[in-house]
Amino acid sequence: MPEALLLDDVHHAFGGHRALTGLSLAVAPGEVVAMIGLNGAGKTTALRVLTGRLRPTSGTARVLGRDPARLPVDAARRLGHVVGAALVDPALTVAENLRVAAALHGVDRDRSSSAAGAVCDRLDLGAWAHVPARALSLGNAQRLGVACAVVHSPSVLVLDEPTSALDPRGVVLVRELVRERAAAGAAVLVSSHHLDEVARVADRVLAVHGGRVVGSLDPGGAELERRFFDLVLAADSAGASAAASTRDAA
Ligand SMILES: Nc1ncnc2c1ncn2[C@@H]1O[C@H](COP(=O)(O)OP(=O)(O)OP(=O)(O)O)[C@@H](O)[C@H]1O
Repeated sequence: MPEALLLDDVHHAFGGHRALTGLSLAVAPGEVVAMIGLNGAGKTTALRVLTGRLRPTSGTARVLGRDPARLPVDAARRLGHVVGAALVDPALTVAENLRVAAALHGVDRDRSSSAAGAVCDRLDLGAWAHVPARALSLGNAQRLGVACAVVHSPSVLVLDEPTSALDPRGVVLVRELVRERAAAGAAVLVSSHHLDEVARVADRVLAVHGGRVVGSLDPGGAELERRFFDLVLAADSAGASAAASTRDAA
């Protein structure tokens, strides 16, 4: 099956700083892929490229086969994401935000209330349904961001550290939601620092280091943390050897 999300040899520099250095990945429909990496590895930058927020210096990005910076409406309606600030209006209540998110993604008026109610219950936000988003705790605000990203049952889902502020119950709910979307055929790309969580939710884990994918890890195998650090150290020593060869040749 063709990939729903694709980054191919993507480079991006912020001024003189190379944040992405040839990052490539692909996510197929029905698959959950997780990116793990140290702070500053380039995960968020890669997700910003995929959500059309950032045009890379070079390389190819595709969402459902289209350029994410010029996503046609029909493709945009099939995408859900939380990268950076969630698409939430602080003045609107939780229920209102969910209905607006559903409507913006093409869910018709009749179905938007039931879709909003269902995802509200799913993420245990029912008690806050009539509370303005600005009054939510950090964790409940994060739940709302995720809820707004999935209310329209997207076929592509991109989530940047979706459980960073969640309590253990919230982590389980988001995990179940992600697996459910994938079971329904969605392609899911998620970044996380929680290796235990990644091991539970992902079909494949990509180690991102120095702005590129340096290896793939089987989430089911033992010692995910050690295998991740082995990949990082191997990438660092390969980089140091290459730099030394270049110096010697000069
Ligand atoms: N707008 C920006 N301007 C300048 N540099 C940036 C900008 N955004 C990111 N960077 C730099 O690009 C590199 C990659 O950042 P990015 O946020 O993608 O990392 P990350 O893997 O998501 O890190 P973290 O795990 O800390 O969230 C970092 O060195 C960061 O400082």
